Amino acid sequence: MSLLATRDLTVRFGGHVAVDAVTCSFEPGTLTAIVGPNGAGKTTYFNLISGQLRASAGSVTLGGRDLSRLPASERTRAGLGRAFQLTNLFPRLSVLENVRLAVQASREGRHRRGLNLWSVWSDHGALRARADEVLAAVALRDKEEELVANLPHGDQRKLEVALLMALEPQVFMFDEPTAGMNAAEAPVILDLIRRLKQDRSKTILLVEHKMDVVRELADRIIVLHNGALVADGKPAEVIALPIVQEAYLGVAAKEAA
Ligand SMILES: Nc1ncnc2c1ncn2[C@@H]1O[C@H](COP(=O)(O)OP(=O)(O)OP(=O)(O)O)[C@@H](O)[C@H]1O
Repeated sequence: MSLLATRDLTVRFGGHVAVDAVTCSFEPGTLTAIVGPNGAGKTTYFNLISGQLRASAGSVTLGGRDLSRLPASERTRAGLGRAFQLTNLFPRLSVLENVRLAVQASREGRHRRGLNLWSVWSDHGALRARADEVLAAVALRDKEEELVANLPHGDQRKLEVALLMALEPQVFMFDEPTAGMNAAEAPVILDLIRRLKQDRSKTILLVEHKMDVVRELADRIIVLHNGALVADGKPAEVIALPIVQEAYLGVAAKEAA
């Protein structure tokens, strides 16, 4: 069964249709790259799936459940994971504290229960262990005591990914995860996505401008253009399309007009 699906998903801003009746489904065990020219609607499509934006029409379903009317927080609880915007986090808390809160939120979401001091106490070690694991995965353990507000940009982006991992979602949504990272930082994140791919139960969506990254990681590529889904297929076939060549490699293409 396909895990995540959008059907005729549409959003209009005034007269402008930013996402235009996109019908597409995403299977577990597959990394789908979403590509297209600037302004094509990629981030807006993500916003509609994650619930940051309410659709004008169409639906979003996860495992057959209709999420279309749910706010972003409920969709996260249902299993849709998107990298946090750090502005929504706790800049005056340390890196470790932020990750520990995310681990805790995800575990409480799964096993809701009343206040039980014994379990709070015995969970403490498990939470710490999981937080350490997540921080190690993004190479941030040596910065765990730093205040988030003081982190350089590349480390903040790593922390976004760490928090996403801590939630253990079924669907991972990455929107240009290495943007603004230096040459040493980007491979840490790409390696982590590579490892996530090995877990065949996870569905991964990646908006990415760097074609070398797309070529290496994607099992499938979909192309958005003027908000509409215009291509969907295996990476080699899709990359060869004139519209992709035009958008990413600067090759003139009549089809892009
Ligand atoms: N909240 C909004 N209000 C009005 N227009 C919007 C809003 N959000 C996005 N748009 C418009 O929708 C279109 C799609 O934008 P979007 O950011 O999704 O494109 P994108 O493919 O992610 O582009 P890029 O690759 O440059 O990030 C653009 O024309 C953008 O200006």
